[in-house]
Amino acid sequence: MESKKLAGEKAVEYIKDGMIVGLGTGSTVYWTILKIGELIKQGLKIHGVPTSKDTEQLAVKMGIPLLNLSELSKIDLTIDGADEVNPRFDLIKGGGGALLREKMIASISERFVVVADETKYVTTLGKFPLPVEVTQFGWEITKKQIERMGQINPQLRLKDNAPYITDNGNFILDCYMNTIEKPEVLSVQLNMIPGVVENGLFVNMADTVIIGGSNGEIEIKHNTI
Ligand SMILES: O=C(CO)[C@H](O)[C@H](O)COP(=O)(O)O
Repeated sequence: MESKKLAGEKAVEYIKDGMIVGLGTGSTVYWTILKIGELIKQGLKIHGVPTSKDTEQLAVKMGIPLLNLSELSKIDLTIDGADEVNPRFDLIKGGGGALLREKMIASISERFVVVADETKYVTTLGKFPLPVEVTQFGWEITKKQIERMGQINPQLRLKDNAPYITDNGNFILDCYMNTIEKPEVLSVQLNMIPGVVENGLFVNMADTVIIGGSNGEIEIKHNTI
């Protein structure tokens, strides 16, 4: 928790007065949102754009004024967590189920800052099962189509013994693979399957990655690729 807090709180240094800030989802960016709440009480003026209903609730509780994505054409900065990050600044996201909104918001952000503890930094993506958001309608067929791609084992995500339902009313298939050699290829292939709404690969989207270490140190990596 301490390394998540370190990374999460550090990210507020990228926020400037007047910015529109995309607010990610999860237990690392939680610390960013709490810190933003403190800064707002001290006079910081920003607007947030939440990536999930959970984040919306937290942001409201912290007194962060919010904007709706549909009112915007760009966002100055988005801060979000990740399940895995590789040295090419590719991410797996969606462990918390918010991948679609997270990707939409990151995609219109001038700067995308990722906050993570050191366990998330990996040489090759894929140990963490890749979340793929699919329509409820015909999800079994979508699952079969993903299986047919080979070496992928998609499993319907459950919560309390029932299918997990995203904020967008869809299901999630967690895809077990072990290694993802070419995230840029897999991402396109998955999104071509009818019934797939979005996948959790964020290919070279991060501009900055802030990594909190268990030794209390913070490492900041800038994307120059
Ligand atoms: O993608 C996400 C939610 O959909 C999260 O950012 C990701 O799961 C990391 O979460 P945490 O910071 O709790 O480890």
